[in-house]
Amino acid sequence: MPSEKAAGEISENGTSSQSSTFIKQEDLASGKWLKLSNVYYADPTGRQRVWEVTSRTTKVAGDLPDAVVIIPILRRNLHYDCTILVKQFRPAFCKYTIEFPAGLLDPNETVETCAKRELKEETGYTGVVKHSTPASALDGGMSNSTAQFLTVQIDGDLPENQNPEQKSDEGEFIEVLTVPMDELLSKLNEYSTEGMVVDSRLYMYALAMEHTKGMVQPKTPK
Ligand SMILES: Nc1nc2c([nH]c(=O)n2[C@H]2C[C@H](O)[C@@H](COP(=O)(O)OP(=O)(O)O)O2)c(=O)[nH]1
Repeated sequence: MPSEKAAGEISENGTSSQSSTFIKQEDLASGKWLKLSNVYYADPTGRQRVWEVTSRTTKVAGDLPDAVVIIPILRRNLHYDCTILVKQFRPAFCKYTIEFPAGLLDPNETVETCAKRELKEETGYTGVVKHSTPASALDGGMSNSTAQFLTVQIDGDLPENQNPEQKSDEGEFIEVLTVPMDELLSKLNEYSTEGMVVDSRLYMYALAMEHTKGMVQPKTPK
C-alpha cells in the first residue's frame, strides 16, 4: 500500500507537492572574480533555511551561462576521430587538470562565438558548431555557475587546421592533447593515475561512450 507523503516530499515523477521559495540573499564577501553569499529560503514545509553559495562576479544577466565548454571532434582523412583536451595548472587543486577546452562568456558575446574563440585561443583549431546544450549546472551544491556545452566539429584536413597555433591569454599555459575517441576512457584513467585531476564532465562523457559500446551495461529492468 502506498504510504502517505509528508508535506514537500518528492513524488515518483520528481515533483514536489510544495516548492521551496527564495527569501533573500546576503553577500558575505566579494573578491575580483568570486562572491560568497548566504541564500535564505523557505523549504517545502515553510521552514526558513540558509545555504552558503558562491557566484562569479562576471555573471551576465538573463539565462546566459557563465561559461562555454567545447566538445571538439577532430575528423581527418585516414585517422580515427579524436577529441582535443587541455592540460593546465589549476590553483584550486595545485595540480594539473585535464578538461575539455572552455572559457568564460565575454559581455555581448554569443555562446557560439565564445566557443569558436575559446577553441581557437586554447587549441589553435577552427571548427563548426554542431550541437548545443541548454545552460546547465556546474556544481549546484556550492555555486550558481552554469555552462553550455557545444559540440564543435573540426575538419583537420583544412589548411587552417594543419598547424594549429594557440593564442593564449597572458598567464595562460595550456598543453593541447589529441586523444582518439576510442581510447578516451583509458587515457583519462592513465592521466588520473599519473596524478592529474580529470574534469568530472569529461569523465562522464567518456564513461557514457563506454556504456553505449556495451562494455559497461547499465542495468535495465526485466
Ligand atoms: N576564480 C577565479 N577566476 C579568475 C581568476 N583570475 C581570472 O582571470 N579569473 C577568471 C577570468 C578568466 O577568463 C577565467 C580563467 O578561467 P578558465 O576556466 O581557464 O577560463 P578562460 O578560458 O580563461 O576564460 O577565470 C582568479 O583569480 N580566480
